[in-house]
Amino acid sequence: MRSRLFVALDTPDLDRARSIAERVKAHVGGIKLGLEFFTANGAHGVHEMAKLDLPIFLDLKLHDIPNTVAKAIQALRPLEPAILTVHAAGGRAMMEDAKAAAPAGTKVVGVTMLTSLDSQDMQSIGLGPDPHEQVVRLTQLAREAGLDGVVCSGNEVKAAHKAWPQGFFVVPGVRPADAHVGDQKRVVTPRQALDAGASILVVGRPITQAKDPDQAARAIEATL
Ligand SMILES: O=c1ccn([C@@H]2O[C@H](COP(=O)(O)O)[C@@H](O)[C@H]2O)c(=O)[nH]1
Repeated sequence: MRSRLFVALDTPDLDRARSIAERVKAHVGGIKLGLEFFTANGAHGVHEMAKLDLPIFLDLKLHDIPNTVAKAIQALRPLEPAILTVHAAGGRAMMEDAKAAAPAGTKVVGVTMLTSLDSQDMQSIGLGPDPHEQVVRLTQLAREAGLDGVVCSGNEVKAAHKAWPQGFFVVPGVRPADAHVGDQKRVVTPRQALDAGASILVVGRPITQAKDPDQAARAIEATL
């Protein structure tokens, strides 16, 4: 079975992304390419990374009117990502159209509440203060819209899993106990995330900014 650890390669530098992916390849189940990589390297960069023969998680967090999101996903179809993200806050119709536009083999998952937000941030954008409530509400909406799963923090994944027992749960904001947290606010350890019901874990900087990314990925994988 492939590792449930996905490494987030957040860099605009294709050679650096390729070099880190080659070094950690034995310890990860896939690579996540996000906005930083995609805006710099586009489809060409994704095709280059696909040569490493690891599942590709294209984390573009699409969020727009349904027609625009569907057309964007149609344009991404040739890339055949294993996983693709949209923002669940885009609403039910947007998620339905996103799923319909995606290739059959692509899991489309809805981002619920970014792991960089806490209760205070939520209130400042007009939401209730409880991340659990918001995550469960958007998880139910994503399920009704026919998505494959959601992205949430390890703090809420148990509640989200309860709301959607067959769902696919992506958990970023994951930190080994001694790691720098940075801009993440709702953080758990890799083991806690898996025990709470994560399907896959996303870890970026604790691996990519380590002196030895291979050793860092291996150490995380050993705790899973
Ligand atoms: O709620 C979310 C959704 C996506 N992300 C992405 O995951 C990685 C995390 O990187 P770290 O360096 O491990 O913090 C990054 O690519 C985010 O865009 C997230 O963190 N939270």
